[in-house]
Amino acid sequence: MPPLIKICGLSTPEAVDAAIEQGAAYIGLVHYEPSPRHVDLRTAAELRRRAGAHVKVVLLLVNASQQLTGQALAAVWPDVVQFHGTETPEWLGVVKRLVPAEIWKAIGLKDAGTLERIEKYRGIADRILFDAPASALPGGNGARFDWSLLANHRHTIDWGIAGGLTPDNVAAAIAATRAPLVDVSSGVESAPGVKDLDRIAAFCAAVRAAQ
Ligand SMILES: O=C(O)c1ccccc1NCC(=O)[C@H](O)[C@H](O)COP(=O)(O)O
Repeated sequence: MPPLIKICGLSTPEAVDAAIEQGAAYIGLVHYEPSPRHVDLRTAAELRRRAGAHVKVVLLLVNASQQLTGQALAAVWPDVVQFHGTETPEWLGVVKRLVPAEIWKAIGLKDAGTLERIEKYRGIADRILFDAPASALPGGNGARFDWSLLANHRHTIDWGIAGGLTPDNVAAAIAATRAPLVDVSSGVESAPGVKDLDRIAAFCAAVRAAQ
């Protein structure tokens, strides 16, 4: 079975529709003001309504305060909350107990030590999203990590990969990691924050064709 697809950083109804038409399982809405993909809560709620039950909606937060987290969850009612900062397992546990959403934790994968450190999220995070280490932004930088780090790793938590994936390299990333989920943002854009509908289609086709 091909990996599940998450298209992240959507900000328009057209991009939401394209992701659904092309078979994405998840769409990501980034609520983080420094990002070129930031959507305010009103827009996020509108996009969430448009997505309906056709696709699962992932709300991305980065070290958000308790107050902002509450406001964002109440406005968007996401299927998944993706924490993309330095949030602790304890904080994820608090949110998990309060909202009927999956909890994902993004981790910048630097070296084998990172793989040991993520164990603290076991039993709390429903999925670990391995991404390139933070640089200009905590995520969405279009940078890859070393896929070979995952080649022989025995995963104890559901997982997926992100970071610098494109229609041209996603098949190689799947072959190298056997990831059950692939996530893309910059690789399906024509400019930062501007999704390219043809590239969304090409990415999804490449995932479906991957061995
Ligand atoms: O996309 C952003 O702008 C962003 C900003 C801050 C935190 C997370 C962000 N994106 C999270 C994602 O899940 C991206 O899809 C992931 O980092 C991969 O991005 P890319 O390398 O651009 O494909």
